[in-house]
This record gives sequence, structure tokens and C-alpha cells, in this order.
Amino acid sequence: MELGMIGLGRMGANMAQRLVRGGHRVVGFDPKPEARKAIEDNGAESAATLDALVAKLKAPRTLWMMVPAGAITDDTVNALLPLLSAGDTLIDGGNSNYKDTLRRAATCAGKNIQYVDCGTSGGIWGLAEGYSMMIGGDAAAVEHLRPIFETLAPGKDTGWGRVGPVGSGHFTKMVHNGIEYGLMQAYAEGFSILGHKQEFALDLHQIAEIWRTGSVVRSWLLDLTSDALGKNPKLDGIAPWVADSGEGRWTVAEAIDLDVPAPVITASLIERLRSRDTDSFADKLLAAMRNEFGGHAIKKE
Ligand SMILES: O=C(CO)[C@H](O)[C@H](O)COP(=O)(O)O
Repeated sequence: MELGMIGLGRMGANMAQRLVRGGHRVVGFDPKPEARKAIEDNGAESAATLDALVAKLKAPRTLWMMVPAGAITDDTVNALLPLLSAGDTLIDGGNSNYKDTLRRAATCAGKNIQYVDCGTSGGIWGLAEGYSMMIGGDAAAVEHLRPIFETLAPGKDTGWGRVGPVGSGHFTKMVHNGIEYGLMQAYAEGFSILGHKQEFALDLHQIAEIWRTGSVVRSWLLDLTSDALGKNPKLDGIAPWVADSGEGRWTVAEAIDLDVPAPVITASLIERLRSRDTDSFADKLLAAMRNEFGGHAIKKE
């Protein structure tokens, strides 16, 4: 097939490369000249503007956005709309909030442009191993894109699928990332407990390696945990500060809206927020209150 890839960062560039290797014609757009040069070196074509990108594709066109969620995705959709024609398909492969996806899809439907949301997982490993894709959209539109998904996926018939109507792909990816938070938190806490048992002087990398085969808790996240501990056993130089990109907090908000208890995912999100509070006013106030009501000692700074 022929596809325009918008956004040639780590994910977009690697996906373009995997598609080229699979025999597809890919034209990539990114404002950065070095990003365009890099995909040309890997066999794709490039365009320096969105107008040029659309002009290089035959109608009906397929365009895949791999750009940051939020305002940049909105800006991209708004810039593309006047350039696209009825029958074209626009795929959002980023981590968009599904509610934004529903809004954008409605706008596109007004111009008879198909909007397909593809929750994409696989990170920097996807180029070699393939991407897991949770797809929402019109069934016929998704079927039309089958050759693209078969090439990007880990296997022709594995690791991808249409999960429901437009919005459902991003909704599913949101929950996937919520689960990711909980799994990561459990591994992090477990290894921290092991590391604090000083009299046993446990080798955390060795334990991760043992668990990787046969153990009930083996997983790809554990494989990556083991790699990290092997490279840097004491995690030197890494600040205890954990970012988030939104999907964990959207999962928690959705769980509350649906009256679904999700204590593990919620606690792992809160723990990330807590990691950034390196001078906690709340903790100081707790200590002050204990001192007020019970005369309990305050640890001085
Ligand atoms: O989608 C992903 C993995 O599945 C991305 O790596 C995402 O950025 C991870 O979420 P967060 O940044 O909130 O940890």
C-alpha cells in the first residue's frame, strides 16, 4: 500500500522503516530536516510540508499521524482537513485521549474522511519485533488497511485487531497503559523490598534473571527491569522522579466514572505524583500536626 507518515520521531520513523521493509511506499513528513533525511536513508520518501505530503499520495489517501497527543494532534488534524478529500483515511496512532478521538472523528466524518484510532504499543522495540495495535473505526475502513497492520504487527495475524468503533482503540490503549502502571509499580516495590534486606545482600539483577524463566511473574517488563539492573545495579544517576503522559490518570478518571474500583492502578498513579514531590508540604504538615496534638518529636531539616 501507500501511506503518508506524519511525525518521524522514535515511533513514526521506525514504523515507516518497518513498512518500507514490508514493501509499502511510505512518504514521511516531519518539520525537522534531519528526521526526513533519516527516513530517506531507510528507503522512504519525504515531504517538507503537509501540502507536499498530500500531493505525493494518490487518492484515496491513507495518512498515519504519529505525533504527541493533545494540541499537536489537533493542529495536525486541522491543518490536514482542507487538504484531504472524501474517501481519504486518517489514522491516529498516538496516545490520544479517546474523547478527543471521538470529537476529531466527528469532524472528519463531516467531510467523509474516515478516522481510525490505533492504540500502538511496542516502543523502540517495535521496529524489530512489531507493534501491538488496538484499532477502533469503521470495520470496512480497518479491513482496507489490513496490509498496513499486518506489516506493522509482530505477526501477520497476531498482535493486532479491530476492537470496536472509532474511539475504542484509544480507550483500550488507555487501559493497557493503566495496567502497565500497576505492573511497573509492583516490580519496583518488590525489588525495593529485596534491596532493603541488607543482611542478605541480595543481587537484584540475579533475582530478576532467575524470575525471567519459569517464574509466575516472568514478563517483558521484567526482562526490561533485569536489563536495567544489569546495566546499572544501584541505578546511579537516575533521579527518583517518575513522569506520566496522561493515560494513567485518564484510566483512573474513567474507572471512577464507571464506578469500577481500580485501587492498584490508582495507587500507582498517585505514587508517580508523589515521586515528584521532593519537598513535601503535606508530610511537613503531618509532622507538625503530630507535634501539636501529641508533642511528638519533629525531625529537623
Ligand atoms: O504508550 C507507551 C507505552 O505503552 C508510552 O511509552 C507511554 O509514554 C507510557 O506512558 P507514561 O509516559 O505515562 O509512562
